[in-house]
Amino acid sequence: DDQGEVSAVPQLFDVEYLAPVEIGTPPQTLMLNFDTGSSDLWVFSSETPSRLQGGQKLYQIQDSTTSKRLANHTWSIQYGDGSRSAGNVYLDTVSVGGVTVFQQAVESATTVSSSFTADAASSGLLGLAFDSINQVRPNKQKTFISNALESLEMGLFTANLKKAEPTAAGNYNFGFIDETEFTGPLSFIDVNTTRGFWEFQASGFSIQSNANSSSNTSSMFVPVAHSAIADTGTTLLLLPAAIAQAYYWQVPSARSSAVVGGWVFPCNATLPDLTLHIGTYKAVVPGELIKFAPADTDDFETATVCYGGVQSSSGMPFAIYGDVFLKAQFTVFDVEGHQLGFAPK
Ligand SMILES: Cc1ccc(-c2noc([C@H]3C[C@@H](O)CN3)n2)cc1F
Repeated sequence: DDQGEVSAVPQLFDVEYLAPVEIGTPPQTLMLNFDTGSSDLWVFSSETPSRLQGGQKLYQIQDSTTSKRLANHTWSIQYGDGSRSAGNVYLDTVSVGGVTVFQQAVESATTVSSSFTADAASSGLLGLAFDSINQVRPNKQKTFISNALESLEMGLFTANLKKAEPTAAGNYNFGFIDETEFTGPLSFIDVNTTRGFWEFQASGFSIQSNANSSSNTSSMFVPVAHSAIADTGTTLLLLPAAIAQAYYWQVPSARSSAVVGGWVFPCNATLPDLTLHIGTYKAVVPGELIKFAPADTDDFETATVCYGGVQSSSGMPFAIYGDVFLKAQFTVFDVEGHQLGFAPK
């Protein structure tokens, strides 16, 4: 029975987390963006036109003695931010942290949109949502975790993402729960897989002003029931507009800027903690994680306007609990049990 662990390396301002994946024989190690919000494993490859490459390490298909073309199959995908990619399909050996899948569908990009070309560190994505939303046609293919299940001790994986300073790498574990990675008890909730995502129900929020720890004033619970997905591939925490607004109304001089495209505030502001209520679990997101990035320069020292890690999900079918949320919790993705588990860390 297999189990494995890989480090999750945060990129600048934690915009994404990359992990090493071994593909082919002999193994070619590529850094891929592990994404619990999609279900395709795709890579920059020897088939990616050089004008669309931006320095990424490529999957050299011909150099792998075990690569096999999946004839008459193609793929095409569009992500939540409008970025897109498409191409051909191969089967090859894929290993993550010592967990190996033979004949994993590896989707080779023959076209990618500009934001992928510009992302030099990422050689592609490894989808960890459910098989139903895989984009290979005419026959959709299984994800790495779906194929790996039969060899794992437990049919689950865990995410322990960390804030980058000081260059702390988080980690993904496959097939086991490492009790040393969290402090409080795990709290499990049901997942609705109908849309293929790690979708769950949240009941509302409360805001903790941490102006000084002695005050410790926590506001009352505000019921704002909403659907949400746990998405490691989305950088921010996108919440119903009413919650985002109520939160930033607690931050002096915070405003929603059409120019910048979201909630901004003075970088010297003290941000309150935000608690999201999920079943009986109270998920605290510390204010310092919500002070996300400088908005008017590219470093915190000189910036005066800062961009919030909490933004509105208006226009989306559900809230998106991305990296800003996941950095503050230890999360169990129970593939077989269709559950999510959360614990403080
Ligand atoms: C350049 C680039 C763009 C988007 C994404 C991306 N990956 O996962 C997601 C989210 C949103 C939803 O689509 C599924 N999860 N977005 C990654 C990139 F490297």
